[in-house]
Parts: sequence; C-alpha cells; structure tokens
Amino acid sequence: MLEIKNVSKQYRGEDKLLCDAVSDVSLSMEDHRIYALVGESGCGKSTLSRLILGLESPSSGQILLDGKAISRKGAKRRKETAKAIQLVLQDGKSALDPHFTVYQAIAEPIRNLLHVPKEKERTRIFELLDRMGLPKETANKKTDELSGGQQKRVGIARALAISPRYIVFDESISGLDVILRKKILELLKSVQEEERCSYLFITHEIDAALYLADEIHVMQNGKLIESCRWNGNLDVFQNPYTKQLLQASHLI
Ligand SMILES: Nc1ncnc2c1ncn2[C@@H]1O[C@H](COP(=O)(O)OP(=O)(O)OP(=O)(O)O)[C@@H](O)[C@H]1O
Repeated sequence: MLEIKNVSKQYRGEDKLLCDAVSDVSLSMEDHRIYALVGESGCGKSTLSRLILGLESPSSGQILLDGKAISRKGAKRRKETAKAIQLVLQDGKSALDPHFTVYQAIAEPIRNLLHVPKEKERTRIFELLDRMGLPKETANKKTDELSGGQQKRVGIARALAISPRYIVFDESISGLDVILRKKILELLKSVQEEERCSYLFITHEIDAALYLADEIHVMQNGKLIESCRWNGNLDVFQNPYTKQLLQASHLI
C-alpha cells in the first residue's frame, strides 16, 4: 500500500513568500488499481509526483510505502523506492538518453535494480518490445532515431522492465495526436491488467482519466477537492470544478 498522508509542500516564490504547491493531500493507493489525479496546469500534480518518488521531501505529512516512509537518503533506500515505484514522464524524448540504444535504455533499470542473468534480461526486453508493439529491430536503434510515439512506448517499457508495484505517469499522453493517444491509453489499460501493477495517472485530461481509472481524484490549487470510485456514471461527480472540467471536455 502506498499512502499519502496529509502531505503539504511549500515553495518560496520570487517574492520570497511561501506558497503551497500541495496542501494537505491524502490518498491511499492499493495494489492492482488505477488512480487518476486530474487538474489544470499549476495545481500541484507534478510536485505531488516528485514527492511520491522521493525526489523531494514534504514540508509536512508523510508518504508511506507499506508503512515505511519513502526516502532517497542512502543508496539502499533509493533502490527500494525505485524498485517499487517507477515514473513515466510526458516528454519521451528527454526522458531517454540519446546515446543509448533502445535495448540499453530498457536494460538500464534491470541492471541497476535487479541483477538478473543476461538471458533473462534479454527475454524480458524482447517480451516488452513485443508488448509495446515495437518490432524486434527497434532494439538496436538509438532512442533519438525513434518517433515521438515510439519513444513513448520505450519509456513505458523501461518503467515496466523491473515489474514495479506502482507506476506514476506524469502527463504521459499529453501532446499526442488523437489516434496515437487512444492506442497508448488502450495499451496502458491492457498492460496494467497483465502486469498487475498500480498506476497513478496524472493528467489534465479528464476524459483519459475516465477511460483508464478505477478511482478519480481531482486537484485544484494544491488541494484534493473531489475523490471518488469511478463507476461509469458521471453523476458521482459533485464538485462544481469537476463539472467544469467535464463540460470543457464536452462530456456533459
Ligand atoms: N521548485 C519550485 N520552486 C518554486 N515553486 C515551484 C516549484 N515547483 C513548483 N512550484 C510551484 O508550485 C505550483 C504547482 O506546480 P506543479 O508543477 O506541481 O503543477 P502542475 O499541476 O504539475 O502543473 P503542470 O501541469 O503545468 O506541470 C506552481 O505554482 C509552481 O509555480
């Protein structure tokens, strides 16, 4: 279980005053479920994802993995956190080292975190390429030779490589054309069922959250303003801001 307990994060702005990027957020994530965090730009979504990954520390509150505080202090704790929680960023290109081949890019987390025999590593990499709909030959290409959509698939394969329990997707489908976006969403849904991991899917696109998520959490100005189990019925959403997001997406 990944638990965010009354987490706040403050930053000092240019005017030297403290402002809340994340304010008293609580969210419990069980295994094998998809959680969506929806909100407009600047509402604190990326800050929360950095806190979950242990890249920054909360100003107050706690983030617990199986009851133990997430931390990047010390190599052992960093490894534990990385083994359990992986990240897929919005920009597939900048997330991948252009000097790496696709094979090396997917192998890197396996080598750093799992230390499995070479043959097992190879099997996993080709299994993931196949699962991502990428031909075998892609393995030898440099990551900067790929299209944006292919880079996105490699980024997902890389996150899945070590079979983490949680994957945080930070605006991972933004900027894709509508057909590719739909394909990636379908892929994410089927992969989650097969791999039995949990997702925290961070997005400003509420329709993507409705397609993918078991639970939807809406964030505004650093606060969670609505949380619900998604049952396919839009009436579950009560908050006027959520309704505004739905209206803007032409969903109601
Ligand atoms: N390192 C930082 N120093 C100062 N302020 C920050 C820092 N990181 C984020 N903020 C501020 O915190 C607030 C939330 O930012 P955050 O990037 O988490 O929002 P977001 O919802 O992810 O937005 P976007 O979708 O545009 O990335 C913003 O007002 C931002 O300016």
